[in-house]
Amino acid sequence: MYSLESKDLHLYYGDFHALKGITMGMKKNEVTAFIGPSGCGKSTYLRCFNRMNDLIDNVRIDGEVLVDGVDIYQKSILVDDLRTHVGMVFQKPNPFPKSIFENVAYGLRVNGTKDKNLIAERVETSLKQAALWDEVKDKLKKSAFELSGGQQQRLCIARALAIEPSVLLMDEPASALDPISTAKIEELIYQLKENYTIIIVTHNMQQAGRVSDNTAFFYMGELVEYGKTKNIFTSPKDTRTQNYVTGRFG
Ligand SMILES: Nc1ncnc2c1ncn2[C@@H]1O[C@H](COP(=O)(O)OP(=O)(O)OP(=O)(O)O)[C@@H](O)[C@H]1O
Repeated sequence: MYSLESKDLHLYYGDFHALKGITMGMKKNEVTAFIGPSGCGKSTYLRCFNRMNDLIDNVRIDGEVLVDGVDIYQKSILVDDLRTHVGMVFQKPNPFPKSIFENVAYGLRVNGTKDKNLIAERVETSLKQAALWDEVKDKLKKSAFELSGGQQQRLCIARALAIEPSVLLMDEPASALDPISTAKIEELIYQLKENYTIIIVTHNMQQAGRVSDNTAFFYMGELVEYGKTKNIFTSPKDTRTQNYVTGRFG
């Protein structure tokens, strides 16, 4: 069974047909990169998996989106529960105006965890997983805004990990970061895949090549080609994919 799957998924923003019949599945413990020119629908598709598009007016969806085999758009689904299962990291780091500790503890508190030791333990583990612990362990009470951009992004990853999701959606998580922070995030993705299903939207072909097992190329709302990253980059079947991965457009 796939961890994430969509079947003939169409999404409309008002009259605009943004996703055109996307059918694909992603397995646990694999990293999938979404690539394609700006506006092709990568973020829109990503957001379908934790129903972030629900927050946008005039959105209509046809088709099915399944997480661990469950149709997440059926009425009985509680969106808050879904989002504890499917975490998300955004392009720009978006820490809360709280301390470093409280940023990571936030989701646990919202979920009703009261045990202080458990919270402290989970905060430490998540910060370690996000490769940030050594840099912040002596200043957990300081504001998250005192961290650098790269540190803030790793803090947001720690915040997403603290509630122990099984899926991590990453929308260009390193696009605002310097090469050293980017390398840390990529290393992290590599380690996290042991336990997670990960999707990463990226404009950086080298990055897709480095971190992903599979790559999906989107163009104008369609899934053009999907397969092993090595094959997509070295022997794409569709000329549009070939033109894109060789830098001829996009
Ligand atoms: N809230 C919205 N309302 C209306 N149209 C939208 C909305 N969000 C996105 N779109 C449109 O849907 C299409 C797909 O957008 P999306 O952000 O998914 O593309 P993308 O491939 O992630 O682009 P980028 O690489 O630039 O982030 C675009 O044409 C965009 O203008």
